[in-house]
Amino acid sequence: MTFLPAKEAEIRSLEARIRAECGSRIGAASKGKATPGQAPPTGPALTGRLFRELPISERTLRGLEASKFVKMTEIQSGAIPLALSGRDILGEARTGSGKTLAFLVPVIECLYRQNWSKMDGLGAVIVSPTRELAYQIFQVLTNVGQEHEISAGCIVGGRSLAEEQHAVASMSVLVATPGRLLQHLDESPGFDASALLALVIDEADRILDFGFQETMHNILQHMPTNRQTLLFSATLHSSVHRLGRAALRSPEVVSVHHNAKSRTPETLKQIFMVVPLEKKVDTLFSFLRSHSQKKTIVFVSTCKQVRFFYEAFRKLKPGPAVMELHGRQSLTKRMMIFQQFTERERAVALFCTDIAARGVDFPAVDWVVQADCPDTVDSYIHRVGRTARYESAGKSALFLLPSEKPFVDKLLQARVSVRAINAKQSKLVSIQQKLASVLAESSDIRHLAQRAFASYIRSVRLMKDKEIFDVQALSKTAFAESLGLADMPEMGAEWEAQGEDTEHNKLKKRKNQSALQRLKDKIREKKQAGKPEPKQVEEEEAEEELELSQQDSSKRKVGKWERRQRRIAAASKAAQQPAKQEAPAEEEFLQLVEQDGRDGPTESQAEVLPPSKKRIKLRKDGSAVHASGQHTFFTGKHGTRVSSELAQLADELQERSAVPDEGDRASFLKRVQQELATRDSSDAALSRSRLQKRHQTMRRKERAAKGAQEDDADDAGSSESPQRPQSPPPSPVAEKAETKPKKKASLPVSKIASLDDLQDLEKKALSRLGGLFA
Ligand SMILES: Nc1ncnc2c1ncn2[C@@H]1O[C@H](COP(=O)(O)OP(=O)(O)OP(=O)(O)O)[C@@H](O)[C@H]1O
Repeated sequence: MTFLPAKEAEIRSLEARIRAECGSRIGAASKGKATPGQAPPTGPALTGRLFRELPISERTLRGLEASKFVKMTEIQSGAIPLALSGRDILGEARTGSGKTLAFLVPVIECLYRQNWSKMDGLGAVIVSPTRELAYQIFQVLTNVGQEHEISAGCIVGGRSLAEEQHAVASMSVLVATPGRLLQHLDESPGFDASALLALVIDEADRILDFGFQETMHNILQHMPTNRQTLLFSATLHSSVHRLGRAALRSPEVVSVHHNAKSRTPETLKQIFMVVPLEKKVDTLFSFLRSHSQKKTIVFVSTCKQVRFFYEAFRKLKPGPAVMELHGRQSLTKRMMIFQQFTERERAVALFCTDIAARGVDFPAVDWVVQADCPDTVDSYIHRVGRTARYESAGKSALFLLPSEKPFVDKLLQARVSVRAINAKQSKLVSIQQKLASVLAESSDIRHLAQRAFASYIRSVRLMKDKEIFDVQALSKTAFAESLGLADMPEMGAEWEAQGEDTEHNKLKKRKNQSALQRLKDKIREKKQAGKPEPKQVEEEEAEEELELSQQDSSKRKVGKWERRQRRIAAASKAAQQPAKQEAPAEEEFLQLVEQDGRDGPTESQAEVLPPSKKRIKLRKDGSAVHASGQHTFFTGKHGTRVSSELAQLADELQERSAVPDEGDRASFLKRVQQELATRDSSDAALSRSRLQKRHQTMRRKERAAKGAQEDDADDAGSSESPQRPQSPPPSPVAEKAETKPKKKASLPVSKIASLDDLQDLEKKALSRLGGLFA
């Protein structure tokens, strides 16, 4: 009798269980096209509710338990057993329902059962629409897979391609954004996906919304056709189905909330307020002040609005603690804010664009406020999905302009129920005068206000749904004043679109365009030497630089406008604003409108705000919002809450830059070096790629042989003889050679020779924040 090492024995027993409990493998079982609601095959693993009941390895179980994942959510218990058996999955479930584990567990298990090592090349790819989400998936992967010997990395745009190129060649699992992944597939020597076992497309609807359709189709061209593909989405609209048709083979459709009464979680309380544009800033500030102890996310339409609200609100005292997150920030900054907001338990408002709308898992968010109407119902659903995640409660507030009220009908038609609420007039704080004085004192913030104004108007003009978004209905002058501006800013492009272009505007536009072009060229030069960046990133960076350079130059100008603003500021101070008022309590701010959601308050109601006797008890409606113990993100191995590695590094980097001490810096960088241990010398990469090729050829042969064997077995319909070793699991790939030695990653730590080395190292460490940890 042959002695099987424990791992081999475990793998064989898992394979047997999968075969017996989860149905047969892809191709043999579901030849017909799966349809929503189709009953999946039954078996013990398919009916269990606990992770422990699944045919998965002890290592994965320990990783799950260390992260406090014991009971499966619906999408997990629906999708994991089918995915374990090698089937393609088209998964649809509400936001916050646990889709991440629904694909990570099968991916980890698939690699484990194949005894995959970095010598086998790229085994699995997870595509995510945004950097934040990619980073977060990577974090969950490293937590749940902590006991496995899998090398995993996270590649997203905005970092040096060359540095990533060394590392990606040795990764077994990559979490990536679509553009960056394709760039590597096209340009990185030694990086190919020809041996890939599994492809995951997460947040497919968002990937398509971002215009990555073409990119995804190109990515698919690089992948072998016999891979397993898992596609997950919160909504399965027609373009997701189209992508599904291109990417999936006879998929099982797992749609757990397809027939649910509501498309949003039952634990989410949703309200809307009709707020005229000129009252929006006041209402938002009053709302945040009265909810200052809550953890809130505020969505607005554009980066420039985020910048303005963040800079202006943090000057207004007493006001809420604020943070900002938008696409114009550098990757490192975005990651840091992402971490900091995640770690804050309460009393903070994060202003952001839709960058944070999908997939991102911030723990214990109390309120999601949509200060600007989202472009579609799907966007609305994704935004509110940042609260009430998993089993926790949450609340959301949507501000609608009177002209945007038809959006409520669209929500109701899409099975999203919202209730009309008014802000209590007496609790509304007017901050217009205070803003005017802030703007008078800071030309930077004044410029931000002007840009926020222009970008908002532009965003409304660009919205597709003209039934909801009507740029002509916007009271522009009053809106400008509400931002603290004395005059309505000039808007070359906007007036041009409306036939109101002036010579002056045209000149200014040409000047700005050439400045933008100059900056783009400058950035392009900086990034030469074989480090092409996606065009979009270049342009964003150029625009950001332009914005900053314009802010700088604005500091020098103190003209008529500014003098006028200062006069207004002086007057406003004299007028004794209610700056020292106590913040009203949360429940005192909101009033239920005594109509059903469909009617909502009229414009005049919203402005006059009639006293309503029935005060909504929002505070009592929701149960505890703090989802303590439910988030893997900051849970240490023994269940203690710890700061993430990234956050610690980022904090230290910040501290170091504030107090530059070379000694400290050296030891810090050395530690970073050890923690992020690099193993990407070019010699090693070369030999690795040679080895990989050899492994891949071997695997191809084995796969062909195994396919023939399995087909024979299937044809004969025979069960395995108990004496013989059991045949490999139903899987799209072949079993590894039994004698294959286990390879461990070695982590050479090179010496730090000089300060130059340190700086180089620091650069590397920064570039690796958010990924590439082996
Ligand atoms: N089985 C589980 N037990 C406990 N908590 C879980 C479980 N599965 C997921 N969670 C938690 O639920 C939250 C939401 O999970 P996840 O981010 O995977 O949802 P999602 O469906 O991908 O959401 P979105 O569509 O917004 O991306 C996370 O905080 C996660 O840690």
